Amino acid sequence: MSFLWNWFFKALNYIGLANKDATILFLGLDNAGKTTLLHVLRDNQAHVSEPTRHATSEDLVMGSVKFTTYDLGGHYAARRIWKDYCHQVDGIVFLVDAADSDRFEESRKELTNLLSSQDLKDVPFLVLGNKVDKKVKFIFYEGKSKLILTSNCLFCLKGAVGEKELRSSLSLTQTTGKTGTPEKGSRPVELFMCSVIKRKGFADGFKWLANFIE
Ligand SMILES: Nc1nc2c(ncn2[C@@H]2O[C@H](COP(=O)(O)OP(=O)(O)OP(=O)(O)O)[C@@H](O)[C@H]2O)c(=O)[nH]1
Ligand SMILES: [Mg+2]
Repeated sequence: MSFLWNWFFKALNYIGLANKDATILFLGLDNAGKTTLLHVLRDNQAHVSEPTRHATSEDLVMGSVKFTTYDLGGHYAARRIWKDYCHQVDGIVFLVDAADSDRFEESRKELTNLLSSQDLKDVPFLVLGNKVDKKVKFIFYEGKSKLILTSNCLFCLKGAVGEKELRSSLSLTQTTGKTGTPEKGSRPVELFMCSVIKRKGFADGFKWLANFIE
């Protein structure tokens, strides 16, 4: 147990949230990687987990550190309760599966709704374009049982899009900037690309978010 606390404390320091008292919501469509991210932050393990059916809260306190997270399911029915959790939160982490372009429009709509919510009008939004480790894969077939790489593409497994494309698909063209401070009166919003499974990219996002949490 103490190992977990130590790891978590180090992780909090690393992501810049140590000595802060923060309530953070993890939102995004189903399959975006919210629960995986929480597990990686909590115990550095990317457990395989079932889709989240009920809201789960991890309330972790150590010394002066209080870090409360709510992992809300992302499937369609679960999204209806997101608004019940939007009072008095300090930050939103909104995950998007950057390799699932068929669902960018659905993500954009949900994100736009949240950004226009009155309860969240001053709340910073960290948008994470997750799964950048997924590369485009072409699978080809020749003969009866041979799968080879030729120019006759049979399947094309989609890979993650780049930051520019994701920004435009999510209508996130006017954001705060990764180092800058937001203009007075405007709420901080920024997109960071990451791979939760490969532990890449999200720490920079959390450090950015921590700048806007008292
Ligand atoms: N390739 C890749 N897969 C990932 C990554 N992060 C999460 N996944 C996978 O994405 C799938 C969904 O992850 P979850 O964390 O359960 O997604 P969720 O957002 O909690 O989904 P709901 O609970 O249904 O809302 C799992 O199979 C994860 O292993 C990543 O960085 N790269
Ligand atoms: Mg989940």
